[in-house]
Amino acid sequence: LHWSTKLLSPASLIYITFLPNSSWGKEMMELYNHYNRLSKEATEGQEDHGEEWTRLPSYNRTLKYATGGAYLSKIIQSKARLFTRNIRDPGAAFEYVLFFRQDKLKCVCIFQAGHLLEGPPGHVHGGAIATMIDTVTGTHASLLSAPVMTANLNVNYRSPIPLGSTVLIESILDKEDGRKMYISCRVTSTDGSKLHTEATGNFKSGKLFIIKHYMCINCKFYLNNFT
Ligand SMILES: CCCCCCCCCCCCCC(=O)SCCNC(=O)CCNC(=O)[C@H](O)C(C)(C)COP(=O)(O)OP(=O)(O)OC[C@H]1O[C@@H](n2cnc3c(N)ncnc32)[C@H](O)[C@@H]1OP(=O)(O)O
Repeated sequence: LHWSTKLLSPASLIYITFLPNSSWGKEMMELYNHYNRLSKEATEGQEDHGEEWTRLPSYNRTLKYATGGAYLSKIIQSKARLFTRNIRDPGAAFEYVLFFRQDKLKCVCIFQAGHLLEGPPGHVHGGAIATMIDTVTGTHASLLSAPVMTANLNVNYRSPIPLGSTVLIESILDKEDGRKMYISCRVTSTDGSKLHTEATGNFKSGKLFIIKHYMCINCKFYLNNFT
């Protein structure tokens, strides 16, 4: 069963994809259920608050988690289409789900790499791995501040990722310096025993970007109503 549906909007067809879908393998589902349980426990206010996780539901809605993101998501709602969510054939490319810890200092992504992401025969393309790292660390930085631009990303590829496998992508905040955020990231096998990739990133929050949009909207409002 493909949990994807189409909604008719005045402007265009909008696709909403629900997670999980039928392409998710056993490992992906087990990890998803594990973090979902931790999220559920957190919302139900149970005793152990050591690890409280929250799932980021989907691209459009994740924008709302960033400072100023609720406003930004309204502006781009109908146009935004994140690269990693563009291939709609379940299991063909980027299958992933993101959770962040309540204190936002750590994010975890469960990623299953589909056959369209092939680089070296039978293994995931380095660009696809970097894309996922950018997505996780970029989302993490956006959660901590406002929506960000990646200024710098260093990737060290330690061991190849077999196509079709599920891996964990974990990011942590190393340092915050004004509007700059330094985040590091590790891609490992799901049991953590094998290191596939390590990365560090430098992100700049886009507060000015949001202010520019506010000004644009206000100008348009002024021109439409008072001139
Ligand atoms: C939950 C939230 C969800 C949100 C959903 C979103 C999901 C999206 C997930 C996907 C996410 C995908 C995200 C993407 O893929 S974003 C797409 C890829 N990134 C870009 O295209 C960025 C292009 N570059 C720029 O736009 C500008 O150069 C930026 C904005 C980066 C800086 O231009 P700006 O004019 O603002 O700054 P500045 O030049 O005055 O410099 C200021 C400071 O920064 C330091 N610096 C600058 N550059 C670098 C560098 N390369 N390495 C190290 N440091 C650098 C610089 O030394 C200075 O430091 P200091 O002297 O102050 O100490």
